[in-house]
Amino acid sequence: MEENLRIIISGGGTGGHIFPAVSIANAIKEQHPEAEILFVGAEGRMEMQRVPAAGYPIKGLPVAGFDRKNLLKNVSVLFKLAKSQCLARRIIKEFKPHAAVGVGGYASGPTLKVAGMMGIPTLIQEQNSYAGVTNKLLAKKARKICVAYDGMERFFEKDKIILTGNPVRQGLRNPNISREDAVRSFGLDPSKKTILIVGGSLGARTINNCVMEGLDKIKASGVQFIWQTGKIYIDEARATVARAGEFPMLHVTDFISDMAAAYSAADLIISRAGAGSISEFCLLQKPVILVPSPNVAEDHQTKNALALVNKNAALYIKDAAAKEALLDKAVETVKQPETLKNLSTNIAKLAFTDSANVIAREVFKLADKYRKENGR
Ligand SMILES: CC(=O)N[C@H]1[C@@H](OP(=O)(O)OP(=O)(O)OC[C@H]2O[C@@H](n3ccc(=O)[nH]c3=O)[C@H](O)[C@@H]2O)O[C@H](CO)[C@@H](O)[C@@H]1O
Repeated sequence: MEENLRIIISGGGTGGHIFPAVSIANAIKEQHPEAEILFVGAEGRMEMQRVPAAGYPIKGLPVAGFDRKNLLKNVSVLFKLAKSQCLARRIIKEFKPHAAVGVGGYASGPTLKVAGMMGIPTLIQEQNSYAGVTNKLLAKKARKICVAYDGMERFFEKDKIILTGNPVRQGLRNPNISREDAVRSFGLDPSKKTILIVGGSLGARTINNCVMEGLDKIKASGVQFIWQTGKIYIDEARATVARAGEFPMLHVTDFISDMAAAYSAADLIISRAGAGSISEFCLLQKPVILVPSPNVAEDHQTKNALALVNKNAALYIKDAAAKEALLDKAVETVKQPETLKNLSTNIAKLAFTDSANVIAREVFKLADKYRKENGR
């Protein structure tokens, strides 16, 4: 008798890797309810909470990233990597997956490497317009590489690439909340224009500084704001706002769990240019000002942003110029319905509507072939 489908999904570190992974898992479960899915993440990283919260089991590896500044530290990183590979091998031997999916981030390196060495078919998903180091290394053994941007054959073998877009969480796609209710759920006034400020899953120092230094402007703008600071900046943000007086037009939070409500509430978004966020803006047709992080590998957020800006699908302010320009530009733009409409129309053209399902089908094809070839 054929065994239940078993799939390993590995990766994480930030929401940008975790949420696509969960969407792929959900799509696999929708298509094959009997499937067993096991996540493999990095100990101490965000996935160790977020994945169980999404209803899936996860095992942690002691893996860490290479330190480009302090080379000595990398001795322990290498040790952890070797240990992670041993652990990954044990996990794979016990779970006996029919396929392994890597979404980038620390844990996917050892997990997919070992899976590949053990003959398990692997699929990787690259969210960005510039391939990450881990995915470039894993690409050689991967059978399929799902990407979100054109031109990825400069990193990967053309025959393996499938242009799927980035999976977006199922709940975000069909938000069942009206703009009015959404605005109210943040304690704000539905009759006012609302700007959502997000700094990716971890928050963004530059954007937060713009808000903290621009509190007078915010008060005078006639506009209201939902401001996600990121966990490590929340205390400073709250204290700064408290010192500056009453701010009924500002909702401050470290992390937004209900992004569907935040998107419904927003007339305009200020955001970093993480690939996952961008895919959501496209799908939900949201006008956005992108402020790419300068602190990411190969400046990939600028490349993500320019892919939209070149099609008049988003506005763009460099991190270094944000202090001077960001708040003024946002307040000016949110009061221009024509500009908002054009941005919304243009960004909608870049959306992939069925990404998670397409990827899930590819995973199934690989797993099914393996199952048949190996008689289980
Ligand atoms: C600093 C860093 O390394 N950033 C990378 C990380 O970004 P980061 O983790 O910020 O990821 P993305 O912008 O891709 O996605 C953020 C995700 O978090 C969600 N969200 C965000 C804020 C919040 O309060 N609540 C919430 O649920 C968003 O809806 C989205 O689904 O992975 C991305 C995808 O590989 C990369 O493009 C980014 O460059």
